[in-house]
Amino acid sequence: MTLATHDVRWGAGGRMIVDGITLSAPPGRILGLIGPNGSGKSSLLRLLCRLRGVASGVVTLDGRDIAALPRRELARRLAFVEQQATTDVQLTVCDVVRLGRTPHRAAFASWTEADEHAVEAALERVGLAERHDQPWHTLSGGERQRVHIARALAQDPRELILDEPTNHLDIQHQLSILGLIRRLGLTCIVALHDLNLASLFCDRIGVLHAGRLVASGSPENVLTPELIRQVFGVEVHIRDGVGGRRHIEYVVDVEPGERP
Ligand SMILES: Nc1ncnc2c1ncn2[C@@H]1O[C@H](COP(=O)(O)OP(=O)(O)OP(=O)(O)O)[C@@H](O)[C@H]1O
Repeated sequence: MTLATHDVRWGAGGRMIVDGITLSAPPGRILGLIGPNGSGKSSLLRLLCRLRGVASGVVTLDGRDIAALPRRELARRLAFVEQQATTDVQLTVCDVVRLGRTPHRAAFASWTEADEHAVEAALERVGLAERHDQPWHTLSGGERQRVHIARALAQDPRELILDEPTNHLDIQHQLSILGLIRRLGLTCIVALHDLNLASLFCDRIGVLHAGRLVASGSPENVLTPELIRQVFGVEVHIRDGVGGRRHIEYVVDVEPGERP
């Protein structure tokens, strides 16, 4: 296992927010984290990439405690796309993506062709190559999200952590970004709200509820009507969907012809 947590805890404001979580990301696969608002998904992701230190337990990368890894080494391995990442408004699209190259460049080293290629390829992959010189502050919310994903790709990581990467994206871009992430073959941990996208794109799913991991396994085994009722308080029917993946249908009380 590349990235793993072992009985990790973190609290704030006198409350336990990540409460004894043990999980591991299967190499080259996508681990989805689902759970209601406030269940601790973002907090756990921040612990996984050492933006926060654990109160107890340990996060490991290839079996080594990430707290002991040099910052640069960690940044070369692991990229994080935050939910609401802010960026200096003076920058252009390519300036933002270039930031992803920082861990690979020696201090005062000049910009290389390999750096430029990584930036161009990353922009191409998220479909924004033609926006290269557009000022950051003029981008739409979905375009900003895609640029942040390009920045993470330019970092050339082996582990990619994404917090709600489909936020702000229209359905075409939700599907294309998750499809791209799948094709990359990186070890990914991704927080998602949409259970059908989690079912379609994730190899494994971990379910958080009030800071605890209440289920984990394949989407087929985890996404059951009982679990969804218990964790999200919603009734669902589960049907066979695309490629043998499960499709979740929400049971809502709407009469035919009535507007919800
Ligand atoms: N620094 C902090 N101080 C106090 N409470 C915090 C802090 N950070 C997070 N929390 C609380 O911890 C809980 C979990 O937050 P977190 O953002 O991890 O949840 P989440 O599962 O990602 O939620 P969402 O789906 O709404 O994005 C929330 O109730 C939040 O208010």
